[in-house]
Amino acid sequence: MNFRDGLVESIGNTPLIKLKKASELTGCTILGKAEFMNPGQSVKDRAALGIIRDAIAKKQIEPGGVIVEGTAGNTGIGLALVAAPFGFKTVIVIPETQSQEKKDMLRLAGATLVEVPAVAYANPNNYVKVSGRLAQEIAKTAPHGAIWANQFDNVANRQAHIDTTGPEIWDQTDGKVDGFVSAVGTGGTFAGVGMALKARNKDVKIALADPLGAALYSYYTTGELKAEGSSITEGIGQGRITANLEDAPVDHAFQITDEEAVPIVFDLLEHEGLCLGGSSGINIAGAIRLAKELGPGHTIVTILCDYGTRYQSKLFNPDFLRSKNLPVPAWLEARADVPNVLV
Ligand SMILES: Cc1ncc(COP(=O)(O)O)c(C=O)c1O
Repeated sequence: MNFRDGLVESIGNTPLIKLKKASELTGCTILGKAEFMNPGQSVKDRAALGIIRDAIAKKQIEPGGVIVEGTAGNTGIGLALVAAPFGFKTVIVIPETQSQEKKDMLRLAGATLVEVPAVAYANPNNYVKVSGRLAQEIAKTAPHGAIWANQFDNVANRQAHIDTTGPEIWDQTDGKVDGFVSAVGTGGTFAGVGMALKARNKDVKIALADPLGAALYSYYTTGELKAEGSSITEGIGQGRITANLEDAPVDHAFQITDEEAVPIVFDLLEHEGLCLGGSSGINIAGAIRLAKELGPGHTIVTILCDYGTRYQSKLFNPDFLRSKNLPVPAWLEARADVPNVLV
């Protein structure tokens, strides 16, 4: 018999999928790590499991305990799902601007949701800061312990990628990977995979793909944290150097607009049957840019972060796209008329 022993064992070991058009366009082999195939449908299941295992090992929490986190959604979904078999409860603080689909999934997974206005990190009412204070409050009375997952500055997050995602990519490419490209939310994926690959071959090129509204492209090209513009993508776009990002190897940095990334997401659904969220579009656009810099014949890996059905009300909604002055493909207009066509 061939089976995985429950949810925890089902996280990771995702396939690498060749992205046909991106590969043809560049003469490189561009591979997407299919993180949307994790049980919670995103790359964040790995971080959630890593953070929970670390807290258990440090005896910070026991069954019946509470995990508190501020998240754009995917980490919360991962935490809530992983919490179930361990017997933990989850309290999730989320910016109200995040998609309804993610909020619905969080509630379904058993999380208690606290919605807060989307304000900058410097503001004390920012979702990350609210979640830290809430964790302290809950810990005062929780009989079985309460932890703040603190995905941005808890390096158990990036350790999960050093231990799993990076080695998987190395093994799946037989060590022939030439470049890795990723956007940054917490930086766990970017830094963890980058470190794991560099440890195996220092010549592997690590590239950042940064959306507008994030400050890291500016930081890695000029040394100054400076952000301009905005992006409809969710879960990525960082304004500071988180603990997970410290000492991350960075060989190239690309700034990617929604106008560049969103058509890639649509094209993959129309022609390759891959239904992805917006951050995957930023990543693939970055992979194409790196392929053009390295030249034909190279193998470049990026992350397909989460599944597109999480964004039917936004990225795949013609009215939303028009409100953001983004082009709407005719086929999407037709498909969006049919209820539940993407489910
Ligand atoms: C959809 C999506 N893409 C990418 C990321 C970025 O991953 P990381 O936090 O490892 O930088 C996240 C993080 O929440 C996400 O939700």
